[in-house]
Amino acid sequence: MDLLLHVDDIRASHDQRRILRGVGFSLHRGEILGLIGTNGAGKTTLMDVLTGSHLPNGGRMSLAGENFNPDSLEAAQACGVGLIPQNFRLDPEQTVAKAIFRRTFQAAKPHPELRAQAAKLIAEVGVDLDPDAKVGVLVRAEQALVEVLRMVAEEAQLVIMDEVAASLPDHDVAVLHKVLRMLTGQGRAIIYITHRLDEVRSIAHRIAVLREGVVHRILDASQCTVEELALLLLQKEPESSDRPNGLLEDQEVLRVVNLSVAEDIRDVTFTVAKGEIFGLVGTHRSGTYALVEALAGVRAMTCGEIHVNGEQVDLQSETDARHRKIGFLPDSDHNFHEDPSIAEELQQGRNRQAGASSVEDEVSQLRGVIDVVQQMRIKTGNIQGTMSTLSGGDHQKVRLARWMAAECDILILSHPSRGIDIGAKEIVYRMLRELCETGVAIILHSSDLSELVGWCHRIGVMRDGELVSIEANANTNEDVLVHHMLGDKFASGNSPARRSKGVTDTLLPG
Ligand SMILES: Nc1ncnc2c1ncn2[C@@H]1O[C@H](COP(=O)(O)OP(=O)(O)OP(=O)(O)O)[C@@H](O)[C@H]1O
Repeated sequence: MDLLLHVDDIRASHDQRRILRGVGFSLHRGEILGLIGTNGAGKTTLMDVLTGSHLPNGGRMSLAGENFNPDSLEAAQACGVGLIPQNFRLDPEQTVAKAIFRRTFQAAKPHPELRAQAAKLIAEVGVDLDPDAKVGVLVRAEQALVEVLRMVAEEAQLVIMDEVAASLPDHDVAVLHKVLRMLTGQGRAIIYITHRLDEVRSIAHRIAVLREGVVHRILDASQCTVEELALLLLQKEPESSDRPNGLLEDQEVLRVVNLSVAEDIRDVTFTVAKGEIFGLVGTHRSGTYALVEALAGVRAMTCGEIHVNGEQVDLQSETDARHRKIGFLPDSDHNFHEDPSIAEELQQGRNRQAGASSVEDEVSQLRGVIDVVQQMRIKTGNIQGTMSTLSGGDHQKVRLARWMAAECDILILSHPSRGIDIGAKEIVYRMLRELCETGVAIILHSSDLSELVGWCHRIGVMRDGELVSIEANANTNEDVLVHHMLGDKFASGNSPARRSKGVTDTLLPG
């Protein structure tokens, strides 16, 4: 194969902490290299070096046989290296056409011309996107496709994808993979970062394991197992935990009766018991997120009733929900401009409940912060450092830990394990179980079916705005959930989810 990128002995630091200690690997045209590593291992830092956003302390890189030392994203882009970051930086007001061609030399062209070019590109790649749609109304999977099309528009030879599939349901991942295979068929190369070990096996040709600042191993994806990858990452066998079955108590904490929210959900009725983990799943626009937002006071309900601990409540705002001891971890934070310290963020949940009134309180709260940082293996040299100094996964752990400490009766978590590594997932699950044992009711909104089946006592499935089934853990599995999510489409055998199983199981790249 034709060598595209060669990386040798790359070293890089953040705040004098050595993160990369001599990374080396190479990549060929038409190849997908999976990159895995625990949270804070340095994957994003390495990609920042490759895209000119972080200058290395040493080492050499060559691209297509030439020395490659980008010092900005633009410089990397000019050499044909493009990045799709963990959090897409999309302007919600832009149209799909504009978003695809942004920052390319074509961006200044009149809109009708851009629109026509975008429509052509969308048809060539074979995805379902409206060039006139505003990016803000697209679901995450569609936004991911916009970003991939941007790479084609930029004529990137090397595409770096940093956890783009995190929290995407399996059928969307299959569509994304199909597009990526098309790109590599055109001779482009891809570096693909993910924490999903089954996914990396199905999409990559080779898998590089980043550990302790170096590429510890590079494996042939078709020759390794998920267990082998997990062992390389964790340096121990993953813990096996029992699926939850019976509840310790059957005392009802939440009762939702005939709840409707605008056009998004209709007549939803269910209860959640003390100490229960209640899962919620559905395809895009099935109404799951509207439901959790209504329960968290973020969205107004249009009719129906919500009862908390036997009392009917009127949740007009998040403050009302907090007052009723309902906590909510949303999909993403909206306060982009704030960058609190790690300690402040972790203390926030506690302060709202208890208030730190004395020096002793403050000391014990700081001790609590250190305990959480150690327990969740958050990699930081300084708990007074800002949240932006954390890796993506460690950032998510802090957001989650803050709510776990917030002394809620009902905790609503949307995609809590997004971006966190498999070792941290085990820890999170253990912590959720401990919370349940203290009587907290948890609503877990997720698109990860194996996580739902592994963690939840019962799982509510939504389709087209309705709650179509509530499955007890003992009676369900991933196929049953997909069946309820898709309804008739599943029965026809034409469902993307069914196809995705075929795609991911059989189309290992050769
Ligand atoms: N801006 C920054 N300032 C200081 N330290 C940073 C900064 N960005 C990252 N770090 C540190 O560098 C280390 C590596 O972070 P990086 O984001 O590269 O990890 P990662 O492997 O991508 O992790 P994840 O899987 O969680 O996304 C982390 O310990 C992080 O705290």
